[in-house]
Amino acid sequence: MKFTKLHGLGNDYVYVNCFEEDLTGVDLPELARRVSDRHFGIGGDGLILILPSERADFRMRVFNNDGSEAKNCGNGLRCVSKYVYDHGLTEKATFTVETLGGMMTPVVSLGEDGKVEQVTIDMGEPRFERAAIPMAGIPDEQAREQTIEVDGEVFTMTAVSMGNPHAIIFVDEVRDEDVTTYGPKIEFHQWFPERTNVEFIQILNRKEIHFRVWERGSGVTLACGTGACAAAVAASLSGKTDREVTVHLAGGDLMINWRESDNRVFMTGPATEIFSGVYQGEIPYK
Ligand SMILES: N[C@@H](CCC[C@H](N)C(=O)O)C(=O)O
Repeated sequence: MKFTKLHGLGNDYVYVNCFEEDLTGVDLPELARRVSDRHFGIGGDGLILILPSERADFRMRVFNNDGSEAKNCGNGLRCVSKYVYDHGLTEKATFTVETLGGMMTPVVSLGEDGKVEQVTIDMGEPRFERAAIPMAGIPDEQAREQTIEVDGEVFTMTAVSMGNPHAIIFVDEVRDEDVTTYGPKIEFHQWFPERTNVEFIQILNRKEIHFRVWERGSGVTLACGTGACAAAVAASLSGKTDREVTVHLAGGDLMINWRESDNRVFMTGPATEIFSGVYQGEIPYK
């Protein structure tokens, strides 16, 4: 199986071009676990498939490194955009990508070498109702700056869906040990029937947010695009930041703009191709 490894600010996935590779009948969750393994596989935060779509220019499927399928992935979308443009699958600078979390619209910007350097993506509208997260409680109600208790520690949290679920935790100081201690506990908290991504954010000023993430199904990663969008939205809703902010992630910065005119969230950041190869491990079939 041919693959390409790309990363968005260090959030690295194994990408398979399914216009060329036929994965019919493959046990995709198991394949994701195998290729993501950093010792026995290729290594990555998960597996992303680039597929034809009947409704859009492309379709993206995302599997976390535990094999669970996610509905959206911001860094993955930027990398898919780079791949399809640089590898000649499209000549358009703006196109559509179908995800389980909705239709996304990337716009690519080229560097001096004619290859994609930055990608801006219309990530759609954020959702806040508990039913959309999904989260326990009254379906139409929002969980905005509400307290959540984990092992006796009380956090302030806003829940946002960017196609996938995010629990945004407001803290005075982001500490890596809190991410690894409380991240998995909140991921599996009884309020979240489909688990959740967990972001710890510290508001630096009206235009900057310090951010660390515990991703559902992958654990600590260096960046999360949908998480950065959700964090920017939650921070702006709290009144402490503007709608356009820079989010400082472990792997670098993302620019997020929650546009007032139509409620849509735009994410801008880089995408990087690292290498291509042939996976020679066993392909698991269902
Ligand atoms: N890294 C991603 C999100 C990947 C999926 C997530 N772990 C989930 O299960 O929802 C991003 O950049 O958005």
